[in-house]
Amino acid sequence: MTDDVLHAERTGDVLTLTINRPKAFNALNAAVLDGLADAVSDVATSGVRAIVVTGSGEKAFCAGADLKELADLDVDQARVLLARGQGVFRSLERCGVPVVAAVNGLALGGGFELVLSCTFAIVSHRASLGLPEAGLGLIPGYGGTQRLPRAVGPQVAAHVMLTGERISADRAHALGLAPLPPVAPEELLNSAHDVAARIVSKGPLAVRAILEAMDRGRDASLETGLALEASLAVAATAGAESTEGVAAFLERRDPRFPAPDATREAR
Ligand SMILES: CCCCCCCCCCCCC/C=C/C(=O)SCCNC(=O)CCNC(=O)[C@H](O)C(C)(C)COP(=O)(O)OP(=O)(O)OC[C@H]1O[C@@H](n2cnc3c(N)ncnc32)[C@H](O)[C@@H]1OP(=O)(O)O
Repeated sequence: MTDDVLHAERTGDVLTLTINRPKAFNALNAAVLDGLADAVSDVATSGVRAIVVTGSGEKAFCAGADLKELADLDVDQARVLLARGQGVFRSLERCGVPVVAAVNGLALGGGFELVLSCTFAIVSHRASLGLPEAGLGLIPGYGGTQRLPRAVGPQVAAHVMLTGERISADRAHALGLAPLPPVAPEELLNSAHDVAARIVSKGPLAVRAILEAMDRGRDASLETGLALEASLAVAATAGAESTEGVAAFLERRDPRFPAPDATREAR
């Protein structure tokens, strides 16, 4: 893990990743992307049940791709970087555990695209989201043109990308980019960890199956999505996790869900 630019801290089942380039407004360079990729590749074996991603300092979550790094790229290098960024964000989206973006400030360009590839965002009052690429003669290249229209609808997405206008924390909540109202900056990480802890208390395979159903069903027909949901739901009912969950309810106690590997072996 490239700890200097992406700080990783494990607290129980929750991994907190902090983009740590405050002098560059936490801009995404290749090393940060590598750190995110490392964190995702470790999820399957590390026992991590939720990830929180945030930015260091009070000004920025992430100000986007590192423009100083971009300025030196030729077309082939740009193609490689684009593929790298899209691949890392897609792997984050499909890592099997919830990824909570704790948006502590500016989330611009690739920074906003990182937020969009997370499961959901918790925003502080300082959060401000934007896609300024068109003003640079670029376009959002880490998924923004695809995820933002799916998140807020094509008209709002087009307005954001074509004007570069930023979305305030309150508007992000109103648009559904953040499920909860903005929180005080000093409460942001606590709020993100509270949400992560609530999810970690649920059945890990059920959480993974819900994320999979949503991801694979996103662009499917309703019929296909319902069939996918049914197959995942049957798998959940056949597993040790649901046996424990239902038994705990009937015995009026908190469930003690088996670790995912144990559950998988029991199935
Ligand atoms: C010829 C180019 C070809 C390029 C081909 C590349 C193709 C491959 C693309 C791959 C990526 C595609 C997907 C993502 C795209 C993007 O994210 S594009 C970038 C989008 N982000 C921005 O446009 C934000 C840029 N920054 C700003 O607008 C401002 O800096 C700010 C964040 C609003 C802060 O303003 P202010 O408070 O006035 O501080 P500044 O003086 O501007 O900045 C302070 C220092 O921080 C550095 N910095 C800020 N943002 C970045 C950044 N994104 N990359 C690198 N560095 C950044 C800034 O340079 C200052 O540094 P110093 O001058 O050294 O102090």
